[in-house]
Amino acid sequence: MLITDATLPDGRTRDVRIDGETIAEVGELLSTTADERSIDASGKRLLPGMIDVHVHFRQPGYSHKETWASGSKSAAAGGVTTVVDQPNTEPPTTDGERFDEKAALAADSLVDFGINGGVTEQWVPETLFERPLFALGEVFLADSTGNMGIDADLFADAVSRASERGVTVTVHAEDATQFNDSARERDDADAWSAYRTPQAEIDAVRRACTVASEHDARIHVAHTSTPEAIDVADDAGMTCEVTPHHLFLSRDDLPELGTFGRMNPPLRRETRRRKVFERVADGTVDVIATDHAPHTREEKDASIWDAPSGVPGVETALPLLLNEAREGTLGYERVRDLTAANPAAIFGLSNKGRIEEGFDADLVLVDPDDPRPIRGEQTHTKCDWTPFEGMDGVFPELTMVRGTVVYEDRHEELFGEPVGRNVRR
Ligand SMILES: NC(=O)N[C@@H](CC(=O)O)C(=O)O
Ligand SMILES: [Zn+2]
Ligand SMILES: [Zn+2]
Repeated sequence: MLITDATLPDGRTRDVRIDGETIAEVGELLSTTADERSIDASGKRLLPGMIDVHVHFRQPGYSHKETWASGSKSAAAGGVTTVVDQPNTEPPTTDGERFDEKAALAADSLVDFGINGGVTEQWVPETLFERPLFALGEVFLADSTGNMGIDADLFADAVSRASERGVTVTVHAEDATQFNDSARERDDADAWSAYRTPQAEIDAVRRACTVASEHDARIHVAHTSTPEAIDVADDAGMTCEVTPHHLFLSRDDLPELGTFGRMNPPLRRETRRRKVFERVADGTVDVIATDHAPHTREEKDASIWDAPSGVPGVETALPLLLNEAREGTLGYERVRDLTAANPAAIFGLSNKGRIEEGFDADLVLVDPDDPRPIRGEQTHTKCDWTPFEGMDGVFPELTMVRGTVVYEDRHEELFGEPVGRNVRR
């Protein structure tokens, strides 16, 4: 296949030849061979597919919320070509056999995937580390969906074992002893933000970084929601990710979102959100990852104390970021780094994340000047709602995983075969 006249993230206009699963050539005035499909990309942007290092595809155990089939369709339609699944499924992914069970289910995936190993009192590190793990994590320092919170000793033990094997530990950093119990008396949606305080995150990130340094280990801090926590991780030489909801939404949105805006860590004040955005724009934040955490409408439609935590996001992250690029608030190279080049570098995916000869042909083609409003009902996750309803997104026209078109939006939407495979095989 030949994609002609595509504008790359750095602004160059180039032709890109794909041979089998890889990018064979990036050049000028390349000519097609007789039997080769050719796509005219003049006026369009070509980006490396997003590597979303934080999703919850819910299988096994909660396939009414999501499956590998539905989640990966949603990913493909949003320009995500690699996902990393988190361990809070049922059963949780805490030993070798459970890893194998999840890996077998992931054969339904349209996009490439990694599978993280979970840490609980019941985990079996010996068998887990024998498997082709993506990373350890997300390791829960406080309870979230799945109630997998662990204590300080087990965390230190996990960090030390991971360090011995050169495995990164992804951390959900909140300290439950710092939650504000007086918020428990309220029943409005903002009470969740008042309860799980910024300080609970900041302190937990600081402690996790200290433990990592003591063990000469590297942690990656999941879903940082405060500028302070981002700075703590950065100062400690660790990496961190920010979710689209903490980047684009704040407590000001909760009157409208209600319990559909409940997640961990929770939405923060608008002043903090702005400072998070600055750190995303200036490169202090390494990665945008979605923490795609689908729950059904019926489940979310409960009191703020009973509703489950989490929002979907895998389909809308890159479109929202590309809309920022369209408006000039983020550059295309920054978007590429946050969504593809940096996650590839941090997690050692040496053949992904860039449009260069020899790299996997994981590609996304978009018309950069054609935004459309995000509609939950049009997304492909089993969770047919979105916290970003009505916001503009620049959606892919075509998504390719190692040379196979897995999503194409022409006259109608077409999905490809489940070609996804474990990136750590
Ligand atoms: N973020 C959330 O609020 N929920 C996640 C779990 C998690 O990432 O903590 C989920 O799996 O539902
Ligand atoms: Zn989490
Ligand atoms: Zn998560």
